[in-house]
Amino acid sequence: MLASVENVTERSFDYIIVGGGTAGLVVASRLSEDPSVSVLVLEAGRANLDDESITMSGTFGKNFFHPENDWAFMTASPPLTEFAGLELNFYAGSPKAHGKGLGGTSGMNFYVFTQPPAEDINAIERLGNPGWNWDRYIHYSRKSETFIPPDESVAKTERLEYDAENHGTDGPITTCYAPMTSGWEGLYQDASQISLLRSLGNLGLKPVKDATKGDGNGSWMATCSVDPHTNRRAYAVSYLNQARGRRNLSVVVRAPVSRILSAPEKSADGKLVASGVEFTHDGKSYRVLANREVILSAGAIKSPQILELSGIGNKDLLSKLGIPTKIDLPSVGENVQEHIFAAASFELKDPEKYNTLDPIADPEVLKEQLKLYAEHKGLFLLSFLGIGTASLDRLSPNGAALSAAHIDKVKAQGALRSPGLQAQYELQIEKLEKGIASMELVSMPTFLSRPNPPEAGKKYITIVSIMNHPWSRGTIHAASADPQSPPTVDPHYFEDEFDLQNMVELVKFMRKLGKTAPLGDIIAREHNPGAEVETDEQLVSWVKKTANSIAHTSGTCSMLPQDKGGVVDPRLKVYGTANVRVVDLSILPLHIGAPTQSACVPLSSAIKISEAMLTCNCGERAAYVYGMAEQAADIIKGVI
Ligand SMILES: Cc1cc2nc3c(=O)[nH]c(=O)nc-3n(C[C@H](O)[C@H](O)[C@H](O)COP(=O)(O)OP(=O)(O)OC[C@H]3O[C@@H](n4cnc5c(N)ncnc54)[C@H](O)[C@@H]3O)c2cc1C
Repeated sequence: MLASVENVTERSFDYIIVGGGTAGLVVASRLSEDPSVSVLVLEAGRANLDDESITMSGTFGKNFFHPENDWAFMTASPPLTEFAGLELNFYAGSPKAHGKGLGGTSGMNFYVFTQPPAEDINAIERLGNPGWNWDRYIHYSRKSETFIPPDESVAKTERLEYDAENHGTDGPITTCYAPMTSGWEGLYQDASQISLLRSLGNLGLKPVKDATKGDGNGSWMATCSVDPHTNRRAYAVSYLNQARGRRNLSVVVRAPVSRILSAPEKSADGKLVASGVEFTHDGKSYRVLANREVILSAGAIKSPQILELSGIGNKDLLSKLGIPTKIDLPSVGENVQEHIFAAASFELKDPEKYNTLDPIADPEVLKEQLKLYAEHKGLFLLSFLGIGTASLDRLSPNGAALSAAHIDKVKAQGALRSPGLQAQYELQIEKLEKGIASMELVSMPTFLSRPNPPEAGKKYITIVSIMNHPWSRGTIHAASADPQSPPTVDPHYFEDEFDLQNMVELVKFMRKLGKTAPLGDIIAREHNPGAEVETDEQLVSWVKKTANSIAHTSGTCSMLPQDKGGVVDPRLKVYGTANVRVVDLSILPLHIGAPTQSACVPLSSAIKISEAMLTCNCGERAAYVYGMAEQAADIIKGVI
């Protein structure tokens, strides 16, 4: 399966997949099920198949900034856009983690595996994409999953409530409830036990039974993509493992693709025909040829860049870069949407009673925990499970008024907007009016916030709050004609003031949660934002200093009608091409809200945890990407 450059160069394959990441490996595995077709995957990074820093559970963030495993894209510095009244400089030059190597970002994510609200998925279809609805999505998402239920006794004690029929039973990605829990998150049968979920319930976010059927609005314990028998990460490489031994699948690593090559003749209906791709290896340039299709799965940051380097994009931008335009498609690299988070940490009163990852900062504890991990025990089995989601008006006394004012403003400015953004905003307004959960809180048994650093010997809980339905839109474009240069990422965080207002109200809710019984009873003090942040003005300033992206970049190759800002059609074909598709998170045209999970435990020190995490972040959309890519594979095969 792993092939050398010499074995593939100048050869032709039916399908060439650019990027062996989350979506790319799903598509490669499904297409190669048919022995009569040949499939080639070209991955920029390494194979990484036995890399413990990827496969071991609980090593969140270990690969942040790793030169081989993380692209660590930087946002534009200084930001390209300035917005009146908003200081955006604080986001300039901040890194965005993205996995490199086989498995892509599924090999560095925090492995929460849950589902978004059904309305968010149905919105994709309503934007002009027939067949991209909840029913189909959940069918494909379940196809990717094998859920391993907890032991009955554990499920009873922890009150882990799930519906087995909401989960897959024989997909490549194994999911489970984390084998070790913090002791303060779940509902627990023993009602006297401290419970985050009960505090969330006391604030109106009532526990929901198994949020994976598209109705997550309240609080619950999330599952994660880990194999509980081995305590190893279950990630896109599990798809590759299923395809091992297939002679029709070749995978070449360390082979970054520079551009798509086009045939001299157009198709009968006048479309550009991709004839293959150009890639490099050890500094030399090579070509491979495509009999049928080129499929871009290089992720939301690199896929638009590769299109632009191939002459597909905004002609003005391409001409400035000296790239001849083959298809003038101005939407490439536009409509960028990001989830933004801010985190509050609370010091625990009785540290010995609870499990957190903080002690791993001590090298002696680390050694001991590594030994325990070898016996399938200890802190590395912890995960981040407690989740709460709600609409702004349920979280904040100001929420209804802020939402109403925002809706009025958006409606009043409608005529000034592009038809594509207008269609997205109409759906976003509907979500606000219907109270669809757009805000999310994730609990983490460790320290992970800014600016006050953790104190040695103490234990913390962190609540991460995330804004899932942003109104701001950014851009990602090639910065030069050189494929080695990283693209320019200008995310426009908080360009729309409502995003900032949302975040500030969320932070107020987090602080309230830290004081609400029963959780509030075990908290000694709020460490961040901290007592010095009191007024609304100080809160805004703290949010601006500490909030960041959770690395769920989407939208750069949006699946939308072409006149509404589309780059790909509902069959995922790039407009104007006969045989180029995009299959990765870049096609998501309107962001989805799903429980997001985060924490980061480099094996070295807990201080690094917070530094790496707060600059690189966390996030989740892998569950969505698996389902989307499964559906894409059936589209490409002609099954649907
Ligand atoms: C830190 C972090 C934590 C996260 N936590 C979670 C979580 O807990 N749960 C969850 O569900 N999701 C999480 N996510 C999000 C989720 O993992 C991603 O959204 C998803 O994996 C993206 O899949 P993709 O296929 O779009 O891209 P990727 O998986 O990033 O795949 C792109 C691949 O293309 C390769 N590539 C790029 N350029 C080229 C080129 N020129 N030539 C060849 N190959 C190229 C890359 O190296 C990579 O392998 C997290 C993300 C991050 C960054």
